[in-house]
Amino acid sequence: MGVIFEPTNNDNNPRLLEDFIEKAGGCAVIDGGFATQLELHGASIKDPLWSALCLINNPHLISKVHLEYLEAGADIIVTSSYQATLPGFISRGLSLEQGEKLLEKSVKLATDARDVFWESVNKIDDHTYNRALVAASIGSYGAYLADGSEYSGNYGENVDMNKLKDFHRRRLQVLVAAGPDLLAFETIPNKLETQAIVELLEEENVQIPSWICYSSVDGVNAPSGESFADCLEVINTSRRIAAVGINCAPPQFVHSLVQKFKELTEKVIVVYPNSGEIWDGIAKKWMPSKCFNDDKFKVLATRWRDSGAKLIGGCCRTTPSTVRGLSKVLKNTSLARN
Ligand SMILES: C[S+](C)CC[C@H](N)C(=O)O
Ligand SMILES: N[C@@H](CCS)C(=O)O
Ligand SMILES: [Zn+2]
Repeated sequence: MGVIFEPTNNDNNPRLLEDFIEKAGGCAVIDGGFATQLELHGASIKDPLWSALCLINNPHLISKVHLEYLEAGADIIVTSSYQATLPGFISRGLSLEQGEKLLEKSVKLATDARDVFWESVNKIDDHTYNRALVAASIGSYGAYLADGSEYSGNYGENVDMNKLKDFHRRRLQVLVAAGPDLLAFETIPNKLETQAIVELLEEENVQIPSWICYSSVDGVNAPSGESFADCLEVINTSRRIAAVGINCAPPQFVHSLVQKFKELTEKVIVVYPNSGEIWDGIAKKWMPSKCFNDDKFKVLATRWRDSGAKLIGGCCRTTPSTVRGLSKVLKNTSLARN
């Protein structure tokens, strides 16, 4: 009997992201703060697992938040796996198998929400939605440490390339096998972790496109103080990385960083900053700072698009209302979709 070939999202299409952006009219919208929205619905995530705690305690809320962002116009939704790690789950008394099931579940909750939403909007004539892509979130090693080090990049002397590869390997394998469309490496703070991810994608022969996003605390460099020129030099060697950019940094940094990244790479530029508040990793709370409301965010976002960013969304402390605004200003809804 012959093998039946069924195309899946995991088939090697190196241009999947570029084609998607083109179909979306030149700029696609990513969702907003995932954990923020969970908290707005009453989830308590002051915990080393942060939003991943909801994979154990509150999966229905995860589905609800995905649907809210889809309804707001997100073209890409990011899974709840940012701080979902196997060592993190094991330290809570779960088995390896249970941890792996939770990682799979993070992808399934998102793909199911996407499919349910898509089926329901397709019953409406003249809707302006795109069938969304699902990006599996892979938070940095610093996110797992839960001590704010995704904003410092300071992992200490004992953390070398092999340790970072070991940390990322099994989660990456499980998430890829669960069938997302993309991988989203988030809040990467330094060059060492960039190199580890690039090598791992190669070693694991990952066929779906990835994006890598950096945080930034000075608006100029990666949090470690290393230059983005150094980090992007590593990224540019990888055909498996389709997009590179910034997430969870203050909005006022983004315009000049998009301009800088445009000079450093030909890859798609992706930006989804936070609201401008600053995370206190020890107290585990957001500290007031120069905070951008949805209207200011919309105005800035058109500048980011005009300077070359093609994937734009929000990160922590932004909400579906932010994404609704982005969707309105960034997408040409007069274009026929799909
Ligand atoms: C993007 S930060 C706000 C995520 C939470 C952090 N890794 C912590 O656990 O403290
Ligand atoms: N995707 C994650 C990023 C945190 S920086 C979230 O939105 O919670
Ligand atoms: Zn964030």
